[in-house]
Amino acid sequence: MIYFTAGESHGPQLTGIIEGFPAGLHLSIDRINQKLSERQKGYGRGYRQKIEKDQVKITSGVRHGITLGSPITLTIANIDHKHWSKIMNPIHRPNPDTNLREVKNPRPGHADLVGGMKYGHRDLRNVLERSSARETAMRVAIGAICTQLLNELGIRIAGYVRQIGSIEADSDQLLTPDQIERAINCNDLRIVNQDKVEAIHEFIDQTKKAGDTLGGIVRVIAENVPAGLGSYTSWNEKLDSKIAAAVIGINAFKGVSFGDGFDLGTKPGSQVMDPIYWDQDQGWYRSSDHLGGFEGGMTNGMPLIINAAMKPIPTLYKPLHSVAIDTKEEHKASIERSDVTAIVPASLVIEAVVAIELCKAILGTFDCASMDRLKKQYHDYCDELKNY
Ligand SMILES: Cc1cc2nc3c(=O)[nH]c(=O)nc-3n(C[C@H](O)[C@H](O)[C@H](O)COP(=O)(O)O)c2cc1C
Ligand SMILES: C=C(O[C@@H]1CC(C(=O)O)=C[C@@H](OP(=O)(O)O)[C@H]1O)C(=O)O
Repeated sequence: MIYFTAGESHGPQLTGIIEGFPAGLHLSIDRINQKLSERQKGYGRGYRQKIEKDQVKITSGVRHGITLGSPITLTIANIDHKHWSKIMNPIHRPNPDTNLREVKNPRPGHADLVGGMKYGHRDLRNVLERSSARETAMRVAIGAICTQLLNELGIRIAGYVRQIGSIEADSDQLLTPDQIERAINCNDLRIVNQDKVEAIHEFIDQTKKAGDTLGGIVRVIAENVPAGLGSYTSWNEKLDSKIAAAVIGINAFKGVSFGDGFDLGTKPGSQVMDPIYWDQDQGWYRSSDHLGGFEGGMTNGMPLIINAAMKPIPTLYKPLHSVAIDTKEEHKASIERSDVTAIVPASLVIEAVVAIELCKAILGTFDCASMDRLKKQYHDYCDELKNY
């Protein structure tokens, strides 16, 4: 399976194409739209989310709600485009007196300056329109389709917030089935510990008042993933490395770790390796999950635990020092309408990209032309592992 996304933030629409997806999956459009709606939520988002009402439209690869095995094309309209139809017209250049809302003062932390330097753009809007995380709406839609395939195989996956700036939203290590259940069923605010919500909102309000922004830490867990996805045989077959690349491919993500993460480097081996057990009912299992479900770049049958750090939003309403690209004069960075924090939507985006990578790994392991054959091969494989 491969996929592409295209589209500018204030252009007419986002487009996604998935190729190599099996025939025969009953697709729920409501479930895709539910994820899109959740991605728009979260305290601290900017005015744009009041304008948009993200809904997916499918124009190929699905018939009567069932996938055909042919390329699936998805689109999501940018409702805001109506306010930008001249500025962002793909074909026609507007009258010379139109205000093109050119961006000339690059924002530290955004793609503006380096994107302009690399592609030779003199209006940095040409950079920010595509570097904008508006694109993550499409990755969430594609992830929602992949999640439906994973669910069909019995795999469950959820992203949620662990930290917002200096405030800890959740500190559990998620080792017990109860804790995993709680995270997977956490409400659409993606903050498992609801007692913290008020303090978090207050903190976001204060940060906004100060013209500043916040990042945070999110976690994805995936449950009921069989052992043996990915491979130790070549570095580029390791599934943990593919997931790491997909996570760092999300706008503003700067760190990724598995299981106990960077703490692993501070502990002796006896506290880190997950002891091996076997019993008739469960087959092979571990008594702990410090390594987050990966050994040798392969899933080991334990829940996957993937942590990731998002830097604060780069656009500051109290802007930092910058330099105008034409005059080279000192200038405050441009201010574009912006979120104060996007950590809640980011937890949906990371869930989506992990679902996509898991789906790719499964489709790369089994025959993926038809769902029925995939399910049969998959369940046979799981039985074989149990009896190994
Ligand atoms: C869901 C989401 C929403 C974001 N919203 C904004 C925003 O409103 N303003 C902004 O400057 N950056 C925002 N960002 C971050 C920028 O898109 C990102 O920092 C920028 O593209 C530069 O890429 P890099 O941080 O990966 O280097 C957002 C990121 C995500 C994941
Ligand atoms: C549009 C979305 O996020 C945008 C991501 C973003 C950025 O620079 O990354 C900047 C803002 O764009 P705008 O200036 O149009 O408000 C966010 O709103 C979205 O998540 O749907």
